[in-house]
Amino acid sequence: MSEAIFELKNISYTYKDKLEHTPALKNINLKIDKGDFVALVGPNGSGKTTLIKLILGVMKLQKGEIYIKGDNHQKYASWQEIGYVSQKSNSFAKGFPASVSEVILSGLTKQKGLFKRFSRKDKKRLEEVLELLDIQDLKDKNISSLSGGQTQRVFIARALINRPSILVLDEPTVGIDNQHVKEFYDVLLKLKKQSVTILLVTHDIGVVVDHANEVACLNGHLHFHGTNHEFKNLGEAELSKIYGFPLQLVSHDHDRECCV
Ligand SMILES: Nc1ncnc2c1ncn2[C@@H]1O[C@H](COP(=O)(O)OP(=O)(O)OP(=O)(O)O)[C@@H](O)[C@H]1O
Repeated sequence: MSEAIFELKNISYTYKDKLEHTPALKNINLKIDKGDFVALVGPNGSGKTTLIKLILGVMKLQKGEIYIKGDNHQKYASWQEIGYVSQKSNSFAKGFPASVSEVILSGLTKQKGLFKRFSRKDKKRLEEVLELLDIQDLKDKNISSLSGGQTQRVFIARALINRPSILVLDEPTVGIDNQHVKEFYDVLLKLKKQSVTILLVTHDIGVVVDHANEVACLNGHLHFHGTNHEFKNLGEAELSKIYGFPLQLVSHDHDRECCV
């Protein structure tokens, strides 16, 4: 039987700022099993980042329940097994006085504690992730001197250094050039083969169809959750309804499709 990694039950969330109450999520039920590669898609403002932040406990739940590997997420204690790349990694890096290697190694502090020295094994793992993300030449540079795409690859390396069994990625390839995007998805597919569970927020429908095995479409509500093949068969009318504006599916290279 499949093991549930994330189980979301009746999640609703409303931002209560001074001016208005914006319901961002309404009654979301979603189950993600071990080894799944789930793409979370939806238009701007559809609640994707809000959902990720609730799952990771960055924001407090208002309504509903979240379970991680069967534990209520308030009691879940193994956060070090979850690698996370946020949408905002790039802006965090600006003006941060640390080298690329130091930033990547800081991904181990959840596991080792703040003041532990890094072992030879840790440094070997550092070399492995530098190579995986093709950033060996950047290792001694100051993080704030890098381009947006390079910085993003450093933060992906940081998320991977722990060998996480769960990866949560919020638009991780924004600003990364096509060649490195392709290499990044090759890395994800390798991890998927090792049964790493992946939850990826993306606007790239081509990636969804090519790489993810499941797709969840959000627009306040969860409008669709199914396999990538079922997603492909949704058709333009259904997709336009989910996105709230007209969409057309266009085929590329015979086996690839994307939305425009
Ligand atoms: N801190 C906040 N205060 C008030 N409203 C917020 C806040 N953060 C997000 N929202 C609102 O909640 C809704 C969902 O936002 P969220 O960032 O989760 O969407 P998203 O799907 O991740 O969008 P995008 O694709 O643009 O990143 C939007 O209407 C947004 O304006």
